[in-house]
Amino acid sequence: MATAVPAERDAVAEAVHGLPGVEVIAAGVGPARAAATTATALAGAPYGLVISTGIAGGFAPHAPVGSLVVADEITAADLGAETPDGFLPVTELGFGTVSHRPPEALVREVATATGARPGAVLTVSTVTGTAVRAAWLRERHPTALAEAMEGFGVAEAAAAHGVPVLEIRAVSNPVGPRDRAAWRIGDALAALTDAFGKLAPVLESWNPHDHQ
Ligand SMILES: O=C(O)c1cccc(C(=O)CC[C@H]2O[C@@H](n3cnc4c(=O)[nH]cnc43)[C@H](O)[C@@H]2O)c1
Repeated sequence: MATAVPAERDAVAEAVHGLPGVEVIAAGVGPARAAATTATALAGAPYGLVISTGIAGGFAPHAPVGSLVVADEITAADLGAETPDGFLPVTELGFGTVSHRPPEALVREVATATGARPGAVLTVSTVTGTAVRAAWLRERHPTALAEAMEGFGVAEAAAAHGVPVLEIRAVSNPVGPRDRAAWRIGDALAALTDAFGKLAPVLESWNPHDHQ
């Protein structure tokens, strides 16, 4: 499992400590650092699943503060080009990819075990700070529940190593006008610990070969 910062890593590790074959790393903030750290970890050991996790901004009213989301789609929302006619994703410029899809059955199992809402989780390099930007993102991605800064990077690293990926987020703040003092980080970290406690049986029974 790859979080951004040590506080998130510790919240997850508290719940999964001692599970065989499970490692939790603080892979760094932002998609590039998270991708590099995850790729390095995957090069050193034969993992069957990678989970990008941590806190996130939630799109109101779909993902309120304190709620959990599980990505059915991990999408790089700002990877592209701004043009006079609007934003173009890199795929429309003829390059790469902007989205990864976690295994459907596993997304359902996580949602059932934890109560997490399934939906798109956006990866951004700049935290949204205005209502206009939040509305623009939801318009472009109508199923988006949350935004964070690492999922797509972790998913790219996992894909490069042929390993399935999940993204599970606890909502610490609404996506929108910046109000850092209002972020409920403690509550979100507690929700993460609770969720991963409930996930232990799902992770123990996960066999990537059943889902090819
Ligand atoms: O200050 C702390 O104690 C603390 C503890 C845990 C995490 C943090 C972070 O600042 C984590 C940064 C991380 O959080 C994600 N995030 C959270 N809200 C948003 C958002 O509205 N938009 C985008 N990303 C968000 C993101 O993945 C960051 O890497 C601090």
